Amino acid sequence: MIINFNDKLKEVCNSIEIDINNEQIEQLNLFKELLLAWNEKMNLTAIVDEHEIIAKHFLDSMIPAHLFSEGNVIDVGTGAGFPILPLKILKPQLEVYGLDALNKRILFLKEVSKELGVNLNLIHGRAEDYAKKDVSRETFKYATARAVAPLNILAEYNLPFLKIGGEFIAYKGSNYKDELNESEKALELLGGKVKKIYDYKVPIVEEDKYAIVIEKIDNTPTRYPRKPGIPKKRPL
Ligand SMILES: C[S@@+](CC[C@H](N)C(=O)[O-])C[C@H]1O[C@@H](n2cnc3c(N)ncnc32)[C@H](O)[C@@H]1O
Repeated sequence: MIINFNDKLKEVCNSIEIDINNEQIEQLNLFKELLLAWNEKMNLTAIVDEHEIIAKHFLDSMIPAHLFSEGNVIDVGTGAGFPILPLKILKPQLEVYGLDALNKRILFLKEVSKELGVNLNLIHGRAEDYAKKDVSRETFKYATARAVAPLNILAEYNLPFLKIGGEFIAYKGSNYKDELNESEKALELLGGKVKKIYDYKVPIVEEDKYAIVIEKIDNTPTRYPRKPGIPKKRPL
Protein backbone atom coordinates (compact mmCIF):
# COMPACT_ATOMS: atom_id res chain seq x y z
CA MET A 1 0.00 0.00 0.00
CA ILE A 2 1.43 3.36 -1.00
CA ILE A 3 0.14 6.30 1.02
CA ASN A 4 0.46 9.82 -0.27
CA PHE A 5 0.89 11.97 2.84
CA ASN A 6 -0.13 15.21 1.15
CA ASP A 7 -3.33 13.68 -0.23
CA LYS A 8 -4.22 12.35 3.22
CA LEU A 9 -3.59 15.76 4.80
CA LYS A 10 -5.89 17.40 2.25
CA GLU A 11 -8.55 14.69 2.65
CA VAL A 12 -8.62 15.04 6.42
CA CYS A 13 -8.74 18.85 6.29
CA ASN A 14 -11.54 18.66 3.78
CA SER A 15 -13.54 16.35 6.04
CA ILE A 16 -13.24 18.71 9.04
CA GLU A 17 -13.73 21.81 6.85
CA ILE A 18 -10.37 23.42 7.65
CA ASP A 19 -8.38 25.03 4.84
CA ILE A 20 -4.79 23.87 4.41
CA ASN A 21 -2.27 25.71 2.22
CA ASN A 22 1.04 24.65 0.68
CA GLU A 23 3.09 26.19 3.47
CA GLN A 24 1.20 24.17 6.10
CA ILE A 25 1.62 20.99 4.05
CA GLU A 26 5.37 21.69 3.81
CA GLN A 27 5.60 22.24 7.58
CA LEU A 28 3.85 18.92 8.29
CA ASN A 29 6.17 17.14 5.85
CA LEU A 30 9.27 18.66 7.42
CA PHE A 31 8.04 17.73 10.90
CA LYS A 32 7.53 14.12 9.74
CA GLU A 33 11.03 13.98 8.20
CA LEU A 34 12.66 15.38 11.35
CA LEU A 35 10.72 12.94 13.54
CA LEU A 36 11.79 9.96 11.41
CA ALA A 37 15.43 11.11 11.37
CA TRP A 38 15.70 11.93 15.10
CA ASN A 39 13.85 8.78 16.09
CA GLU A 40 16.75 6.75 14.72
CA LYS A 41 19.06 8.40 17.25
CA MET A 42 16.77 8.78 20.26
CA ASN A 43 13.55 7.26 21.51
CA LEU A 44 10.89 9.80 20.53
CA THR A 45 8.10 7.45 19.54
CA ALA A 46 7.64 3.69 19.71
CA ILE A 47 5.90 3.78 16.32
CA VAL A 48 8.48 3.42 13.56
CA ASP A 49 6.45 2.47 10.49
CA GLU A 50 5.95 5.58 8.37
CA HIS A 51 2.31 4.83 7.52
CA GLU A 52 1.52 4.33 11.17
CA ILE A 53 3.30 7.57 12.06
CA ILE A 54 1.20 9.39 9.47
CA ALA A 55 -2.06 7.89 10.75
CA LYS A 56 -1.54 7.47 14.47
CA HIS A 57 0.42 10.65 15.12
CA PHE A 58 -0.40 13.19 12.41
CA LEU A 59 -3.96 12.43 11.27
CA ASP A 60 -5.12 11.49 14.78
CA SER A 61 -3.78 14.79 16.15
CA MET A 62 -5.35 16.81 13.34
CA ILE A 63 -8.90 15.47 13.08
CA PRO A 64 -10.20 17.10 16.31
CA ALA A 65 -8.63 20.49 15.30
CA HIS A 66 -12.05 21.95 14.54
CA LEU A 67 -12.89 21.71 18.27
CA PHE A 68 -10.42 24.56 18.94
CA SER A 69 -11.22 28.17 18.06
CA GLU A 70 -8.65 30.66 19.36
CA GLY A 71 -6.80 31.37 22.61
CA ASN A 72 -4.07 29.53 24.46
CA VAL A 73 -3.57 25.76 24.66
CA ILE A 74 -1.31 23.69 26.91
CA ASP A 75 -0.45 20.15 25.83
CA VAL A 76 0.43 18.10 28.90
CA GLY A 77 2.95 15.30 28.19
CA THR A 78 3.48 16.52 24.65
CA GLY A 79 6.29 14.01 23.94
CA ALA A 80 7.38 14.52 20.33
CA GLY A 81 4.73 17.24 19.88
CA PHE A 82 1.42 15.42 19.51
CA PRO A 83 -1.20 16.73 19.25
CA ILE A 84 0.05 20.30 19.83
CA LEU A 85 2.32 20.83 16.83
CA PRO A 86 -0.08 19.58 14.12
CA LEU A 87 -2.82 21.64 15.84
CA LYS A 88 -0.66 24.78 15.75
CA ILE A 89 0.20 24.22 12.10
CA LEU A 90 -3.47 23.85 11.17
CA LYS A 91 -4.65 26.67 13.44
CA PRO A 92 -1.83 29.27 13.59
CA GLN A 93 -4.05 31.64 15.59
CA LEU A 94 -3.69 29.40 18.67
CA GLU A 95 -1.04 30.34 21.25
CA VAL A 96 0.50 26.98 22.11
CA TYR A 97 2.51 25.50 24.97
CA GLY A 98 4.05 22.03 25.14
CA LEU A 99 4.93 20.61 28.57
CA ASP A 100 6.93 17.45 29.15
CA ALA A 101 8.88 15.90 31.99
CA LEU A 102 11.52 14.53 29.59
CA ASN A 103 14.02 17.15 28.49
CA LYS A 104 15.26 15.30 25.40
CA ARG A 105 11.77 15.56 23.88
CA ILE A 106 11.63 19.27 24.70
CA LEU A 107 15.04 19.74 23.02
CA PHE A 108 13.78 17.91 19.93
CA LEU A 109 10.72 20.18 19.80
CA LYS A 110 12.88 23.32 20.20
CA GLU A 111 14.83 22.29 17.14
CA VAL A 112 11.71 21.34 15.14
CA SER A 113 9.81 24.53 15.93
CA LYS A 114 12.88 26.57 14.91
CA GLU A 115 13.21 24.70 11.60
CA LEU A 116 9.49 24.99 10.88
CA GLY A 117 9.31 28.65 11.90
CA VAL A 118 6.45 27.86 14.29
CA ASN A 119 6.02 29.65 17.60
CA LEU A 120 5.71 26.80 20.12
CA ASN A 121 6.39 27.64 23.78
CA LEU A 122 8.19 24.75 25.44
CA ILE A 123 8.36 23.88 29.12
CA HIS A 124 10.45 21.15 30.66
CA GLY A 125 8.67 20.05 33.84
CA ARG A 126 5.94 18.03 35.44
CA ALA A 127 2.27 18.98 35.26
CA GLU A 128 2.04 18.67 39.06
CA ASP A 129 4.64 21.44 39.49
CA TYR A 130 3.83 23.72 36.58
CA ALA A 131 0.09 23.81 37.37
CA LYS A 132 0.91 25.30 40.79
CA LYS A 133 2.62 28.36 39.32
CA ASP A 134 0.73 31.67 39.13
CA VAL A 135 1.82 32.20 35.50
CA SER A 136 0.03 29.04 34.41
CA ARG A 137 -2.67 28.18 36.95
CA GLU A 138 -6.22 28.75 35.64
CA THR A 139 -4.88 30.80 32.73
CA PHE A 140 -5.58 28.53 29.71
CA LYS A 141 -8.52 28.31 27.35
CA TYR A 142 -7.68 24.73 26.37
CA ALA A 143 -5.64 21.86 27.78
CA THR A 144 -4.89 18.70 25.80
CA ALA A 145 -3.37 15.29 26.51
CA ARG A 146 -2.84 12.24 24.35
CA ALA A 147 -1.40 8.88 25.43
CA VAL A 148 -0.22 10.18 28.80
CA ALA A 149 -2.39 8.54 31.51
CA PRO A 150 -5.94 7.37 32.29
CA LEU A 151 -8.55 10.13 32.43
CA ASN A 152 -8.86 10.34 36.24
CA ILE A 153 -5.11 11.06 36.47
CA LEU A 154 -5.16 13.39 33.48
CA ALA A 155 -7.99 15.39 35.02
CA GLU A 156 -5.72 16.23 37.96
CA TYR A 157 -2.87 17.18 35.59
CA ASN A 158 -4.97 19.24 33.17
CA LEU A 159 -7.96 20.88 34.86
CA PRO A 160 -5.87 23.14 37.19
CA PHE A 161 -4.49 24.91 34.07
CA LEU A 162 -7.92 25.97 32.79
CA LYS A 163 -9.82 29.14 33.44
CA ILE A 164 -13.56 28.76 33.99
CA GLY A 165 -15.26 28.10 30.67
CA GLY A 166 -12.06 26.54 29.31
CA GLU A 167 -11.94 23.02 27.91
CA PHE A 168 -9.79 19.98 28.52
CA ILE A 169 -9.75 17.91 25.33
CA ALA A 170 -8.51 14.38 25.99
CA TYR A 171 -7.61 12.18 23.02
CA LYS A 172 -8.74 8.65 23.89
CA GLY A 173 -9.17 5.18 22.45
CA SER A 174 -11.99 2.68 22.72
CA ASN A 175 -11.52 2.26 26.49
CA TYR A 176 -12.86 5.78 27.03
CA LYS A 177 -16.16 4.68 28.64
CA ASP A 178 -14.46 2.84 31.50
CA GLU A 179 -12.06 5.76 31.95
CA LEU A 180 -14.99 8.17 32.11
CA ASN A 181 -16.78 6.04 34.70
CA GLU A 182 -13.66 6.02 36.83
CA SER A 183 -13.27 9.81 36.52
CA GLU A 184 -16.59 10.93 37.96
CA LYS A 185 -15.20 11.75 41.40
CA ALA A 186 -12.06 13.42 40.02
CA LEU A 187 -14.08 15.68 37.70
CA GLU A 188 -16.37 16.75 40.51
CA LEU A 189 -13.48 17.51 42.87
CA LEU A 190 -11.49 19.40 40.23
CA GLY A 191 -14.33 21.48 38.73
CA GLY A 192 -14.82 19.66 35.41
CA LYS A 193 -17.92 18.43 33.56
CA VAL A 194 -18.12 16.36 30.38
CA LYS A 195 -19.48 18.62 27.64
CA LYS A 196 -19.35 16.36 24.60
CA ILE A 197 -17.61 13.40 23.06
CA TYR A 198 -16.48 13.69 19.46
CA ASP A 199 -15.92 10.30 17.86
CA TYR A 200 -13.90 9.80 14.70
CA LYS A 201 -12.09 7.18 12.70
CA VAL A 202 -8.40 7.53 11.89
CA PRO A 203 -7.85 6.81 8.18
CA ILE A 204 -5.29 4.19 7.06
CA VAL A 205 -5.37 2.32 10.39
CA GLU A 206 -9.18 2.60 10.63
CA GLU A 207 -8.96 3.11 14.38
CA ASP A 208 -11.89 4.44 16.42
CA LYS A 209 -10.90 7.43 18.51
CA TYR A 210 -12.71 9.82 20.85
CA ALA A 211 -12.02 13.41 21.81
CA ILE A 212 -13.53 13.90 25.25
CA VAL A 213 -14.36 17.58 25.83
CA ILE A 214 -14.46 18.44 29.54
CA GLU A 215 -15.54 21.94 30.46
CA LYS A 216 -14.10 23.73 33.47
CA ILE A 217 -17.20 24.81 35.40
CA ASP A 218 -15.66 25.63 38.77
CA ASN A 219 -12.27 26.67 40.20
CA THR A 220 -9.94 23.80 41.09
CA PRO A 221 -9.18 23.72 44.85
CA THR A 222 -5.57 24.85 45.45
CA ARG A 223 -4.56 21.47 46.93
CA TYR A 224 -4.70 20.00 43.39
CA PRO A 225 -2.65 18.78 41.69
CA ARG A 226 -1.03 16.93 44.56
CA LYS A 227 2.76 16.44 44.78
CA PRO A 228 4.60 14.90 41.77
CA GLY A 229 3.85 11.21 41.44
CA ILE A 230 0.85 11.19 43.82
CA PRO A 231 -1.89 11.60 41.16
CA LYS A 232 -0.55 8.50 39.41
CA LYS A 233 0.03 6.51 42.59
CA ARG A 234 -3.30 7.38 44.20
CA PRO A 235 -5.74 8.53 41.49
CA LEU A 236 -8.73 10.54 42.72
C1 LIG B 1 3.57 8.14 25.61
S1 LIG B 1 4.15 9.78 25.59
C2 LIG B 1 2.90 10.56 24.62
C3 LIG B 1 3.40 11.77 23.92
C4 LIG B 1 2.42 12.50 23.02
N1 LIG B 1 1.39 13.18 23.77
C5 LIG B 1 1.81 11.59 21.98
O1 LIG B 1 0.59 11.46 21.95
O2 LIG B 1 2.54 11.02 21.17
C6 LIG B 1 3.79 10.40 27.21
C7 LIG B 1 4.59 11.65 27.59
O3 LIG B 1 4.03 12.22 28.77
C8 LIG B 1 5.09 12.71 29.58
N2 LIG B 1 4.56 12.78 30.95
C9 LIG B 1 4.04 11.76 31.68
N3 LIG B 1 3.63 12.21 32.89
C10 LIG B 1 3.91 13.55 32.93
C11 LIG B 1 3.73 14.58 33.91
N4 LIG B 1 3.19 14.31 35.09
N5 LIG B 1 4.11 15.84 33.60
C12 LIG B 1 4.67 16.11 32.39
N6 LIG B 1 4.88 15.18 31.43
C13 LIG B 1 4.50 13.91 31.68
C14 LIG B 1 6.22 11.71 29.35
O4 LIG B 1 7.48 12.27 29.64
C15 LIG B 1 6.05 11.35 27.87
O5 LIG B 1 6.86 12.15 27.03
